[in-house]
Amino acid sequence: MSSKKRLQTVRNSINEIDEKIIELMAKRTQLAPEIATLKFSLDMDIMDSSREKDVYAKTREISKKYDFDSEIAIEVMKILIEQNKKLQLKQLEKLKLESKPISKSNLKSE
Ligand SMILES: C=C(O[C@@H]1C=C(C(=O)O)C=C[C@H]1O)C(=O)O
Repeated sequence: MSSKKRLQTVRNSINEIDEKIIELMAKRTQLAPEIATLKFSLDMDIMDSSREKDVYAKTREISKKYDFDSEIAIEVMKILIEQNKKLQLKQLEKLKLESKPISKSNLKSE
């Protein structure tokens, strides 16, 4: 195979892997609203430092397993975790609004 053809083949592999990475990041992020709803029902804070420490520890463990730079993996997880918390806060605001009693002034006169 020519080097040019091989380069395209490898790039196609990267394209396929990139799509899988984004798919998994999307799936992880899509769980944020349910987490927020569950925490709301359990009266838990959005921020859970203990859980984050576990996630980072697991990130280092898995990075070692795949001989991948754990600091890079940690940076990626930091971004995903911060985004997750932002989406949870958004969901929490929605839940708080929905759980507010409707005041008489909000009720339209018949
Ligand atoms: C997803 C959660 O909420 C937050 C986000 C986390 C994450 O994205 O991994 C971990 C802990 C929390 O600060 C959770 O509590 O499990």
